[in-house]
Amino acid sequence: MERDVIITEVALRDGSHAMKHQYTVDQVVDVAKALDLARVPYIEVSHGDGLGGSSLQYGLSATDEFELINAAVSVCKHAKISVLLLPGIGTVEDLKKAANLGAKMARIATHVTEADVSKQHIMVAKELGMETVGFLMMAHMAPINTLVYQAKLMESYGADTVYVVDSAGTLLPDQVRERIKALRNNLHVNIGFHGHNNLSLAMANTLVAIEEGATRIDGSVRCLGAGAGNTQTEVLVAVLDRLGLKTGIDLYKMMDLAEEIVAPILPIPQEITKGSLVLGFAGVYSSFLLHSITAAKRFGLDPRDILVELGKQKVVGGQEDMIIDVASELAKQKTNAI
Ligand SMILES: CC[C@H](O)CC(=O)C(=O)O
Ligand SMILES: [Mn+2]
Repeated sequence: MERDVIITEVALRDGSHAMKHQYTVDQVVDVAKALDLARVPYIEVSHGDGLGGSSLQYGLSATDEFELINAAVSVCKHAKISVLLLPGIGTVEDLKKAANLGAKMARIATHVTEADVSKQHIMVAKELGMETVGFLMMAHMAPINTLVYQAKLMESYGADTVYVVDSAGTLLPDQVRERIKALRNNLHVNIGFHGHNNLSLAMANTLVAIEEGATRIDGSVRCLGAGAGNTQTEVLVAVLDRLGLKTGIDLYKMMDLAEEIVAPILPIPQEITKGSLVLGFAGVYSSFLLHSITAAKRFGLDPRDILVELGKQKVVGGQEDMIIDVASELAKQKTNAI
């Protein structure tokens, strides 16, 4: 099937953050089966923080992620299952286990300035016969020349695609444009874009990325992703169709599954709340939102104050323990001020 834009559906991975990592096998089966029927080419299934993410620090999964991966693989006739792995959280053994279960794509995610830690995992994934993606998170935190340098490292390790990841949903369209353009001009592999909708810019940013040559795009059905979610897949399919770009995805089937299968499992509707808005405003990792709300309740604070302070401290993925540190420090300051 000819596709101009190749979409990876991330609700069963990025959406795990919004689901507090409580996906069940039945939910994954229902969603994956419907996505497969709609002919979505790639479906990502993992803990929200990637393979091995289930922990007190990131949130314990209700169901072992390998059970979820196995369930998704077993119901997909066409779609390929992707897994996300952050080196240091997930291991080479996890990758092997996922490949043995039938996962066909490995996306190795690092902070935008830390691509060198992806080498081993990209290479092992290639040896396992998997398609490989380098996933540069928090892409707003590095100047363009650094981003290009880091992306070229991933390319040199064998990544088939390198993604610009707007983890905080903070990039503005021109900032996405210059990033994708720079990668397009300097790399020979596919370029991808993963947006978050915290400033209501995920769709605009995605379209700019496509204009500049990105061909691999992430979406989450019904915006089921961290923070305000990602570019909404079913809407993206409609918009790309209007633009004359083929995704190979059945729009009506996507609409139906969004409404009938995904909407009923959402803990709360995926909206741009003040919490998700402040993520984009402060440039903080989208998956920090729910942890910050919990910490705010515990310390009697406004989650926005925690998130803004985390933004000032330029925290990165993997530093979730900083949320408690910051909350406790703000609470002390508040008590001292009284
Ligand atoms: C912690 C992994 C993270 O959720 C990956 C991702 O989707 C992002 O950085 O946006
Ligand atoms: Mn994300």
